[in-house]
Amino acid sequence: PPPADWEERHSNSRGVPYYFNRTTRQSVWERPTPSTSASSTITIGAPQKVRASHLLVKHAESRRPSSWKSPTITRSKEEARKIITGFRKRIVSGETDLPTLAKTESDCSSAQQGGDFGFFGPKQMQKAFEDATYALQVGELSGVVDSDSGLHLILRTA
Ligand SMILES: N=C(N)NCCC[C@H](NC(=O)[C@@H]1CCC/C1=C\[C@H](COP(=O)(O)O)NC(=O)[C@@H](N)Cc1ccccc1)C(N)=O
Repeated sequence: PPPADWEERHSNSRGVPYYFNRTTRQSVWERPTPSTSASSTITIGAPQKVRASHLLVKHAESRRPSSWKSPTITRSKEEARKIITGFRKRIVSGETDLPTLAKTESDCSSAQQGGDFGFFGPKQMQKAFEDATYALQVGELSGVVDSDSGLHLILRTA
């Protein structure tokens, strides 16, 4: 069997096995040996980096209850949930879209770019945010995602 934390997977496109490392999220064609290290392997087209836009509604329990919109954010988490659920309904109904709403409503400094904060890879964002984004298809809008920063709506864009 391949060394620890490597798992054998099957590449449908090529009809051959490949190997995925759960820790580094590297994918390689050749069967890894104990000497296989992250630097010595080339990564096949696994989605290492993703891009997303988000709308953040902070609340009193946020790790930093302050934003460009308001120096001190005092709304309760439940109040924030009502607000962000309302935003999600308006996006899903087609009345508006996430980038437009994020510009005026997001408590994140990425608001001025319509919530876009570019590409990111594993281990860069808070776990809840990373897992939610990686679970989305490109173009898909998340449900309400709860992180230490507050409540998010995430739109995966690449
Ligand atoms: N471009 C990056 N890689 N920046 C570092 C990400 C750090 C990362 N951030 C998060 O996981 C959450 C989820 C999305 C936004 C975010 C937090 C906060 C808001 O929450 P607060 O920290 O007040 O609690 N916004 C940011 O970080 C901003 N730089 C996002 C951004 C803004 C403008 C341009 C580009 C990116 C973390 N490990 O904490």
